[in-house]
Amino acid sequence: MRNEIKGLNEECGVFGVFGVPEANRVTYFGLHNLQHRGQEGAGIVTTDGEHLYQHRDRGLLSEVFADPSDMERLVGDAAIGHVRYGTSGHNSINNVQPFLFHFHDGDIAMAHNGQLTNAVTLRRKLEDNGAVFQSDSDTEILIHLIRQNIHMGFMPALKKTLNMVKGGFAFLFLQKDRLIAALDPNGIRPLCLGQMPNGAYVVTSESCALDIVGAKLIRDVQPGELLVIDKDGLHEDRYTDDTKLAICSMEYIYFARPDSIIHGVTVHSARKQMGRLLAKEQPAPDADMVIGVPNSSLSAASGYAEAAGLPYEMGLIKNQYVARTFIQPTQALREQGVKMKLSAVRGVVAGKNVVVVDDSIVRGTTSKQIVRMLKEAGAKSVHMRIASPPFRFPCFYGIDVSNRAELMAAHYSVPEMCKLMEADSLGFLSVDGVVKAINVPDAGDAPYGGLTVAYFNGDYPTPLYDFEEGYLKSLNEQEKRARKERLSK
Ligand SMILES: O=P(O)(O)OC[C@H]1O[C@H](OP(=O)(O)OP(=O)(O)O)[C@H](O)[C@@H]1O
Ligand SMILES: NC(=O)CC[C@H](N)C(=O)O
Ligand SMILES: [Mg+2]
Repeated sequence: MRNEIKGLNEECGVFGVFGVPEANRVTYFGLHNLQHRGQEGAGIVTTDGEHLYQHRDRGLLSEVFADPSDMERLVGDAAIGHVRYGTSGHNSINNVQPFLFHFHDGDIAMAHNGQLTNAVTLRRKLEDNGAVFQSDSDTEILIHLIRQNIHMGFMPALKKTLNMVKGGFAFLFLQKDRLIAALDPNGIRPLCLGQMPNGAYVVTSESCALDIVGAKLIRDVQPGELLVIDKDGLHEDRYTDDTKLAICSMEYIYFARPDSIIHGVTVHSARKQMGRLLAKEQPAPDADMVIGVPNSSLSAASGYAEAAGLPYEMGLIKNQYVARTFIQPTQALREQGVKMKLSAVRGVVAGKNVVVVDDSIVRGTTSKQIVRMLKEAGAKSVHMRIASPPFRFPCFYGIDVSNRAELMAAHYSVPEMCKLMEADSLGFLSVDGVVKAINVPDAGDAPYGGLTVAYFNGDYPTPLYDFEEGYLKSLNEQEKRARKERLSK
């Protein structure tokens, strides 16, 4: 497991299509619109109905497929693809997906977005029974469990396996004659189904990947669902009925692209509404203008400005040539990283009282630098407003924030954070505000309006299995008591 948080990093993106000529290129375009979800590695596996063909490597999609011959080898009319930001396992080619496995009774490829919370225990057992793993990522466990139960037949073995693994997962599998998709029982990670004009089905992490390939959004894959797509079309099945929607609220807050629609909610509109509610909950009475922090907070900032009746200005600009994951090993380099990314627009902010709206604070590096930058550019006062609650607890479901040590809000109160970042004031949106702003229509009676908000209040929608012990150790006495009380309910 990683022990350093590199700011708020992405997770992974998956894309699968069945029944379209040049499925390799369609998948490439889909992954192109999912690149924001992972930049460590990328890959595609295709099938021509007989064999499976794979190309994967570390780096951005365009780097991985820089040589056209690597793309040309991927023949066939069905494919799955993956962009990776690892949560477990190293950044090595062995962990880059899709994985491809060869068996006497047929090859299989798989791609995963999410993280399994009982992977360590399962892997230990499998290894003790003779399994030899090729990677050190949690994802590979699936295939070993399927093979252990293959005497039941593939689909029963897959269903059994999906009931054994815990945590957050959106899986795609490709065999020579079908594409399979499965989502965890809480639907923590997003996954949607679309259809291309020729009738080919697409399953992918975000609907923005459907738009780029001209596919129409049909619906979201539901918690516990198992979809099989083959030459006869779409077969809808389930591997469990024990489900309750708890989609990751950080998808709406930060990860997903603003043009994606998740469970009927356009991400931009949810963010804008978070900004509006933030303006009501945390006004900044003496402010002259609102500015956003490109890219992810611009929607929320425009909502804040609208609700507060303040002008929305461009006080910060972003150098678009800096990758989202500007990973540096030391704090000094990380701060330099923010400077390479963002610059203040002096002519806009000089002599003004400024409200800065960002979507989240993880380590606090960005906020600290922004306050300093704006003050150096002559801002009279800087009021930080964050369109989500303080990020106090780790994520074990696929966001690379599984260690509490560097979460600023885990160690400091809001007034202390304000002082540390030398802001004139600091205010966060409440959990209730997040739930109201997103307002997932198909949440039913699921807690928190069908969202996972554990990062803010420690209320995880599932047991934490292998992570429980370490997590408990990271809590203070009061938090430990609250955790124990929750678990005993
Ligand atoms: O508190 P920190 O550890 O600095 O992390 C939080 C910052 O990171 C994210 O933006 P990111 O820099 O990833 O860029 P983006 O908004 O352009 O995606 C997020 O939107 C915050 O601005
Ligand atoms: N961020 C993710 O969804 C990662 C998928 C998988 N857990 C990996 O580490 O590769
Ligand atoms: Mg940001």
